[in-house]
Amino acid sequence: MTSLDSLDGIAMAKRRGRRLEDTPHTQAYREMLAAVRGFQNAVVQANPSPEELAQMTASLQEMQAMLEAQAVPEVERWYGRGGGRDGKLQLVTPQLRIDVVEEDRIQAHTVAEEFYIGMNGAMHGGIVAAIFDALLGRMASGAQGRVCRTAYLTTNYRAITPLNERLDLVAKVESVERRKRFVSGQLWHGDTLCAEADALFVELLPGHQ
Ligand SMILES: CCCCCCCC(=O)SCCNC(=O)CCNC(=O)[C@H](O)C(C)(C)COP(=O)(O)OP(=O)(O)OC[C@H]1O[C@@H](n2cnc3c(N)ncnc32)[C@H](O)[C@@H]1OP(=O)(O)O
Repeated sequence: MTSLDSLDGIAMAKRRGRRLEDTPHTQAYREMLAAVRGFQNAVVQANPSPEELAQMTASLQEMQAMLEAQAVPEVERWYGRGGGRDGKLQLVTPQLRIDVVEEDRIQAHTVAEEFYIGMNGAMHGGIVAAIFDALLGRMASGAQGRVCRTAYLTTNYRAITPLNERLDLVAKVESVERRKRFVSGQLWHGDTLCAEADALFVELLPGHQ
């Protein structure tokens, strides 16, 4: 099965949403993902020499082949699992650390590394939106782990979001109508409101992808 094949969305989310058990093997996987994050940060900051580039490209191709030889169907993957206070095992956004979880409010923080740069020291706007999607989606799921998809997400950029600094996030449930959860979020750097978002998440029905 590839990521193009799919199961019932609720079944998939219930299986993939489980926290990844802690074993020496999964710990080694976490360490590899942390190394990939470090690598991504180094990649965007360096202009290597032609010799270094050739050497690194060969090493990367070798590592890619090792990973491809171990590929598994989406439902069995460790990538994307988690959802505990340390957030999911993923590379799409900076790691979100969840500080407070209440029924209708979540508080979290993050530090975005150099990889997430847009320009001139500011975080890429798409990453700001992706952070809101992850956080507000978690808010919509609630403690029961409802399986929801984003119907819309509107982000307003109020001030640049800095890299390499602590950013504080808050998400709230504004209202609930049948399967619809309207949620909002804010991203702060100290006393500066950098961005805010509002979104609609719709709970999936059995049979939905
Ligand atoms: C495996 C599952 C993992 C889940 C978590 C992963 C998070 C994600 O991947 S999200 C990815 C980005 N989002 C997507 O790809 C979603 C694509 N869209 C869809 O799948 C569907 O349109 C979906 C699920 C949002 C809604 O479809 P469906 O369940 O058929 O609901 P539908 O009957 O159309 O609408 C339900 C209600 O929501 C409202 N609604 C739906 N979309 C919107 C919208 N964009 N704006 C406003 N209202 C909307 C409808 O008007 C309706 O309201 P009411 O109850 O008042 O009549």
